[in-house]
Amino acid sequence: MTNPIHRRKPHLMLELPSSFRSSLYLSLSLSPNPVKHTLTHNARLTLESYFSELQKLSITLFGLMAEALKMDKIEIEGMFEDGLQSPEQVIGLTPHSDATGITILLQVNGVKGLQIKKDGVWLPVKFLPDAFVVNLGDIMEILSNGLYYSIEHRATVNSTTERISIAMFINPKIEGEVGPALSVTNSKNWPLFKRVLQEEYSRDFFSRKLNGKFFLEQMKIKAGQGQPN
Ligand SMILES: O=C(O)CCC(=O)C(=O)O
Ligand SMILES: [Fe+2]
Repeated sequence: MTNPIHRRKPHLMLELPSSFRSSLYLSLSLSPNPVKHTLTHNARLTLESYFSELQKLSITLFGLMAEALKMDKIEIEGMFEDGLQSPEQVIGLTPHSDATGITILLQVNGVKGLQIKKDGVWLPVKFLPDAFVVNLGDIMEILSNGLYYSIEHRATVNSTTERISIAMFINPKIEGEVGPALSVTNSKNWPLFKRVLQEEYSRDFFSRKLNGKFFLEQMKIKAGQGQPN
């Protein structure tokens, strides 16, 4: 989703009949992109300024999280700098956590449907008017070495009311690495997750079906394998 189109495998995520769910993937920073040519000039400018504002918002959010986690702000910003961005329209999604740093969601037409799993129970998300919903993704759980949890969520559909949600996925730059931040790990606080290239991480993620937090589990270092960064 946050990767060049040729690396994406959105068909792996389809769990519902296509009449119930449609997706539009856009990548504003990469070419070739078959979708962007279908946008009018004005629509493209509007989307570009929308996502550029969201990129600024995500830097602010990362700064606040770095402060809360006592993490080096430069380390986290450096990881996401130039991270590829893409909006997505989704109707209906199976339970999963996002493979992102954070995901910024806008519920366009106010139709409810997003649910999060808390203590094993699915709860509907109530949206404040004029507010975004920010989901913590798996990369934030890895980066914080488990101090933050990525949220498992799903989106429900119904056959009468269309629901439109636009998601912006904030990911590390493709040539970077995914792993616990050096500033939160040491010989007393060993890394709980493996360190891999972002390219490898996203390739593996997109080669599987969305399935709860299963992919994050694969990133955990098994007993006896852990060592300080
Ligand atoms: O439909 C939504 O609001 C959530 C979409 C979502 O979870 C995703 O695209 O990863
Ligand atoms: Fe998601």
